[in-house]
Order: sequence, then C-alpha cells, then structure tokens
Amino acid sequence: MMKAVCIIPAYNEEKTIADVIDVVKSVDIINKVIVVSDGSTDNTATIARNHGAIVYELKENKGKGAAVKIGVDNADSELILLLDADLIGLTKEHVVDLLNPVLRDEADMTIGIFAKGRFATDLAQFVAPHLSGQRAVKKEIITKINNIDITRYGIEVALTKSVEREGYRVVNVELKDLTHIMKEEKLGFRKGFAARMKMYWDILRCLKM
Ligand SMILES: O=c1ccn([C@@H]2O[C@H](COP(=O)(O)OP(=O)(O)O)[C@@H](O)[C@H]2O)c(=O)[nH]1
Ligand SMILES: O=C(O)[C@@H](COP(=O)(O)O)O[C@H]1O[C@H](CO)[C@@H](O)[C@H](O)[C@H]1O
Repeated sequence: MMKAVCIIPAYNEEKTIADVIDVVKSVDIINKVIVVSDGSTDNTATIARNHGAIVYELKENKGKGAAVKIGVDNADSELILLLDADLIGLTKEHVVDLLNPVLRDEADMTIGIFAKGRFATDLAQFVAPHLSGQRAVKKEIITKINNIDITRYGIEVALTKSVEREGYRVVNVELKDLTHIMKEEKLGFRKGFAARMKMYWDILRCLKM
C-alpha cells in the first residue's frame, strides 16, 4: 500500500507541535513526519525531534511556502499530508479521512474543512475553504508549482489554482471538532491583526501569480 509523508511547517509552535506529531505518528499509513521549523525562536525544533519527527531548521523565517518546499524536497513518497502545527483536537480519524480519497484514487488532493469545532474557525473555513492548510496531496502537484518558496501564506491558493488549471480531482473533507490557534490568540490582538493583513497580502499576491 502507498505510504505518505507528513510535512508540518512550524513557526514558533512549541505549545501544540507535540500533540500534532503524536497523532500523526500513530497512523500506519504515515511512514515519516517532517517538521520544518521556519526560523522558530522557541523550542519547536527540539520538541519536534523529541517526539520522533525529522526536523529541518531554517535559520531565518522564510514563510510557509518555503518551509513546505523543504519538506517536499526531502519527502520520499508520492503522497504528502500537509498539516499545520497549531491544530487543537486532531485525531487519527481526521488524518485517515484526509488520506483515504487519494489512497482510493477518488481524488488527487483533499482539503480538510473544520466543522462543528469553534465558531470563529469553522466560519473562516466555511467562507474560504481554499485557504485551509490541512491537505493530502500528490507530490507531483506540489512540485509543478513555480516559485512555491516565495508564496508564504499564498501556498494554499497556489495549490488550488494549480489543481484547477491541470484538471486534478479535489475532494473536500469535513474535519469535525478540529480547530487551530488564531493569529490574534498567538500574538495578541494588534500583532495578530497585522499578521492577518500580511497573510491576506500573500494570498492576493499569489492569486495573481
Ligand atoms: O512564516 C511562517 C508562518 C506560518 N508557518 C506555519 O504555517 C502553519 C499555518 O500558519 P498559521 O497557523 O499562522 O496560519 P493561520 O492558521 O493562523 O492562518 C503553521 O503551522 C505555522 O507555524 C510557517 O511555517 N512559517
Ligand atoms: O482560515 C483562514 O481564514 C486562515 C486564517 O485563520 P485564523 O483566522 O488565524 O483562524 O487560515 C488558513 O489560511 C492560511 C492561508 O491559506 C493557511 O496557510 C493556514 O494553514 C490556514 O489555517
């Protein structure tokens, strides 16, 4: 059976990274967990290593797209599971549900959509499902994207655009009771809001790419 490599880009996620890795490692179909610490200044990398992930450390923060690219360059599987490091409530079932449509050849990429978790994060993903970072995706789809290393938060939009252009099959998967830590919760309201505006800018830039 096809195995998958899980790639987790992580920028200062010491509070949540361990739980995410532990769940992913308990899933049989996953044969490697790669964490790319994107210039983290906290204990993200050490914790990830202690929990059995293969860790690549960027000296400086290069953005999510660059972190994912390093993971993909080092992934020896045709199937990639992309997960964010700040998930709360991840289960084995979520992971399997994301992978199954691709393993069964019903999809080339899945997009995980939060549902019945927290109102704010459910609503964000209901309004903009194309932004979700939880995906199972064939490696060939990711490697076809030009300049993925400069996309930062535009990586999901770039992925979705590429899939539409090339005619790949996409299936949305409901991920019940799953949420993540919002930027304003991580950074405080002012910094979080500024980070959100920067993220929207990355997304707009990649919509035009
Ligand atoms: O410069 C960055 C920004 C974010 N991330 C990671 O990308 C994922 C999604 O980012 P974030 O949680 O900030 O996005 P949100 O879900 O809040 O929009 C998380 O695992 C982050 O740690 C990263 O590797 N580099
Ligand atoms: O769902 C969304 O609107 C954004 C922002 O989430 P929050 O408002 O911080 O909960 O989060 C996603 O968007 C980013 C850009 O596509 C992705 O990189 C993140 O993985 C994803 O959680």
